[in-house]
Amino acid sequence: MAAEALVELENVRFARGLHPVLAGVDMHIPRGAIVALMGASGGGKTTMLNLMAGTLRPQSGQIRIAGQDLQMLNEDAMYGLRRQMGMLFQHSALFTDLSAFENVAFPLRRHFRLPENVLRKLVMMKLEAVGLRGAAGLFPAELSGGMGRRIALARAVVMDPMLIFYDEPFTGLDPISVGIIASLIKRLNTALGATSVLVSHDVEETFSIADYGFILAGGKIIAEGSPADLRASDSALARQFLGGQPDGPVPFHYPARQDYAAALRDSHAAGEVL
Ligand SMILES: Nc1ncnc2c1ncn2[C@@H]1O[C@H](COP(=O)(O)OP(=O)(O)OP(=O)(O)O)[C@@H](O)[C@H]1O
Repeated sequence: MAAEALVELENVRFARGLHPVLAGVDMHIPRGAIVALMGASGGGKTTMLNLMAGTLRPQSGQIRIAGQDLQMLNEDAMYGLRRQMGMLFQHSALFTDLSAFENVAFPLRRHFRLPENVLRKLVMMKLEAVGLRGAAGLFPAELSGGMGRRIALARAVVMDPMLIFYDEPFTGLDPISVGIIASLIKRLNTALGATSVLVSHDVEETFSIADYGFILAGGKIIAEGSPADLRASDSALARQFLGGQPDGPVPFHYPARQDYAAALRDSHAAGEVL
């Protein structure tokens, strides 16, 4: 991609114990874009978001955000950078004992000492942006799933982030709410002049708003391009993933520790249950 990159990953490697999750990932995310990150379950997409957010550190390789190498930042600088990031993570539940208003106000109260009238204006602006100004006083138990996700979205962008991470923002929502969240992600990205990285299994909805996509498999980016390029990809892995085919280069069966029949024989001999 030729455009100026806001996020750059170079040969990023990350392992969990002996299990390599990322085996040399290169990625350039242009400023202002909505970028989709896709791939099989357990492939390392959430791990990549955490690495970009600086909550995990790679074993090797470089991650730069707005030209700053995350490895070189001290704690204060990292904290400052993180304040410019918004996150809507898969299980980013709302605080059940706080109203919708207070949920959205939470990051502002935590990071700034703002006069109450200023804080109120900022929160109400974001509630307005997600169409839920009227729900400010409701508690999470009084909101539908889709409304709750919109409140979480308002909370994720309340500090006007330059970079927003979405991890499975459509999961568990009805089709109408999915459409609303997708158009909000697009609208907020434009209104804030932000850059968004979106992890989702929902290919159609994601491609309807993404400018560019990456497919992660086997710890590497195996395909990248515009949604149209990716659909036309000749990679069997990309086709399996985008077509939602149960079997292909990624096998349906999880590989066993050893030959299953031999393991069964051993376990019977040892009197254990597999
Ligand atoms: N806290 C953790 N401790 C140990 N292993 C972990 C931890 N978090 C993730 N993993 C492992 O790291 C690998 C990558 O997980 P990750 O959550 O990044 O995948 P993913 O692509 O986001 O999956 P999904 O699409 O199912 O959410 C998996 O094998 C997972 O089991």
